[in-house]
Amino acid sequence: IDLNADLFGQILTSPLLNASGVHCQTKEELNDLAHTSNLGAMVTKSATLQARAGNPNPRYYDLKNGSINSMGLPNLGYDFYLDYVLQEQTKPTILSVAALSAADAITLLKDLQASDYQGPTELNLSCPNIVGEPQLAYDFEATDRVLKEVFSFYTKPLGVKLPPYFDLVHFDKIAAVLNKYPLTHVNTINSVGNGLWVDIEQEQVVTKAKGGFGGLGGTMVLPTALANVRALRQRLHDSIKVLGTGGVTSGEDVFAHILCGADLVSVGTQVMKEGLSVYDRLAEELQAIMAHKGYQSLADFRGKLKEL
Ligand SMILES: CC(C)(C)CCc1c(C(=O)O)[nH]c(=O)[nH]c1=O
Repeated sequence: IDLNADLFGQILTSPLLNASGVHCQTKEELNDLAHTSNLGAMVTKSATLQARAGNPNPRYYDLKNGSINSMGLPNLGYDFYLDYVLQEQTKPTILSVAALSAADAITLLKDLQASDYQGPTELNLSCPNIVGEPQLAYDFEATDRVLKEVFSFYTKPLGVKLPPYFDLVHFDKIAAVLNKYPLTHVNTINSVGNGLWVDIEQEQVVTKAKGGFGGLGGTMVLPTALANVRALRQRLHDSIKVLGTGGVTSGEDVFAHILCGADLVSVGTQVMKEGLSVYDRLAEELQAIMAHKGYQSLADFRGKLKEL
């Protein structure tokens, strides 16, 4: 049995990645990922043009059934991560980039186009749009405009990180936009936006920024993640790979993501709960499931979810 997967031409011995944002901000964290067995590839924390301290603590809170965060895009800045992927990377790495405006995204990607980096990049579309408008990925016309401008000059491998959608027409609309562009992949889902947790004993929220509103992750978002992986796989051109993110805590969850069509699967909240050894456990559990079912490779069952 093999867990081999393909990352844009690079053969990985495991389909598992870290979810951007988790254990991937500092050089130490990135080096930890490089040395983590059964982590097939790694993703950097979304980088912005300038380094950012992010929101005040508490900005991440562990819940029984997942997590809530309002990190505020803390990162060491685009130059640091570009240097890392050019000079330091030892394991296949996806450079994640973000911007607090469409203009900044264009500036950053123009610099990246001019750089020596030829590897995969992922544009985080959960970025805020113009004030008073929904986040970029929830504004289909704005997303189309940004991607049209990006692909007027960007010729290197580029994918996008998407927030979850909750309406079948929204799946149709975002897929119609994405299918117009030569994307390497979509990574779905980002955290479920603007959840809220209440500490009953203290009668207060648990994270500081945004009045306690924050992105949800972990097992509670698994059904939403599976739906988005499945819906986008059904709608996107085969040339666009689907990276499944969201709600993975077990080998069964990895199996479910792949059954829904995921080429690779990322793990975020469960790394925060269990540590990087989670990748060995997930790989072992996935192999056991495949052995029990008689599957030799991920391709034997990828995308083969049956309907009733
Ligand atoms: C939410 C943004 C701050 C606009 C982007 C960074 C980000 C964050 C974050 O840095 O707060 N948290 C997430 O769960 N997903 C994200 O994409």
